Amino acid sequence: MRRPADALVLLLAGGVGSRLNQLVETRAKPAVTFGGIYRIIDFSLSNVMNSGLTRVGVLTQYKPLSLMGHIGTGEPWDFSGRSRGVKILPPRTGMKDSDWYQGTADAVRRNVDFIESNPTDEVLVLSGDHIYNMDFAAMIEYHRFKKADITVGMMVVPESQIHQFGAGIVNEDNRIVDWEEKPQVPRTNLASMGIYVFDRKYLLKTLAREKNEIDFGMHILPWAIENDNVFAYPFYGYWRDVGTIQAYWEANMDLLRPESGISPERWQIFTNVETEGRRADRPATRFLEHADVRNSLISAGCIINGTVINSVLSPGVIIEEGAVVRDSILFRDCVVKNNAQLDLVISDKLTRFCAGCAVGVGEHHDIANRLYPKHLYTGITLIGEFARIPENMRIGRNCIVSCNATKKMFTVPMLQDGESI
Ligand SMILES: Nc1ncnc2c1ncn2[C@@H]1O[C@H](COP(=O)(O)OP(=O)(O)O[C@H]2O[C@H](CO)[C@@H](O)[C@H](O)[C@H]2O)[C@@H](O)[C@H]1O
Repeated sequence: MRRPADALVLLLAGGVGSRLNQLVETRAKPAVTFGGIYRIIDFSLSNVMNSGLTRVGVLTQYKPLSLMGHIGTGEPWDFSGRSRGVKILPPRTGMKDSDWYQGTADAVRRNVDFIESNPTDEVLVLSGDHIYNMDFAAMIEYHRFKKADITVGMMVVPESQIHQFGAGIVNEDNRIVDWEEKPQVPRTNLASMGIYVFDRKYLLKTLAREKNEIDFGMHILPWAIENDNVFAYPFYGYWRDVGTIQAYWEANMDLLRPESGISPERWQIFTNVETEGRRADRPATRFLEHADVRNSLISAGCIINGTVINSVLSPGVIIEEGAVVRDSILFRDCVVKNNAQLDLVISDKLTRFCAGCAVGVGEHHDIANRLYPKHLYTGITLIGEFARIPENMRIGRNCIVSCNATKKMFTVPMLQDGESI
């Protein structure tokens, strides 16, 4: 019997992910911190490792530096070795700067030589920006059992969310008989997870066919469903595409709710601990006399002397006396000074909340401008890396705070889609 470990994995990690705003200003979405100590891509990489698959190509494009530093040789996921490995595949552009990958299938097409040099029976295509725990070995077995050309990981989502996904209608045998990418009018609540097992020969043949079929969901799948054997692989566990600020915040908060189904403790998620600018390990976290911490995740190297409620803190965060942090996510080395108050805040690394400031409170924005005219209303205030919130400053809900080139702080309200200031 063929082992699932024969399958080659292509991990798509190059999308711009612009809906994460400030969090992807300097890094690709899969490299964004998650759950205090992880990066988003750790979940896909750990699933690959836990499924016994050993050969992975990570397709990069947008701002790959931080991602490349994080993945390194792949050692944390056990990918270094004679017959195993993770390869970062940099973008293969043409002669012109504008010749970037056009979409997911186009990105894979431009790396056909990588597929050809890894002669496996199947190719597993994954996204680097999902939080989930899945056994790909079982999915590959299912794919073989069905003698499928393509098998798509699919799960039931609320009907109100189906417009964000590829939607499939299946028959009693789980064969996909109809498909619509991001339908405006829902006809099914069965959504594609963007996880595909391809018969390798079928994939190569398909990619050779039409150069303007650039996206799996938009072009490759509809054609294949009409002409070939495409099956749905039903998934029933926790899975989240964390492509928006709201989804990202919710998935982090799910870590604080055992009933949510997300469980890094049970899932065995591996990471490359702290790849940015540190040589020594962080010390244990210190809780001082006035610390009051409830239902929160506190990483190593923090010093807490204030109140932290329902929040996720990355390594090295300092919370001083009288400060209150609630429903928030703070990346590494943020400092929250005395009596500062943070409510529903996501803060990138190395920010400083000076004494007495209040962020994410009230209804009003302190300063508004038109730099980001189209963002979803979330109620969450997003703080870009290195920002410094001055003493006693109040910043309302649903703002973006960023630094410009001269490190001056400015804030911009995020708005309902379509709204403008
Ligand atoms: N040029 C490129 N090079 C490398 N990586 C790239 C890339 N373009 C995109 N990616 C990566 O590929 C993944 C999928 O990206 P897309 O944004 O194109 O798909 P989307 O999430 O909208 O829908 C898809 O995923 C959802 C599930 O999230 C499905 O429901 C839907 O059918 C499917 O089209 C992301 O991880 C992204 O970073």
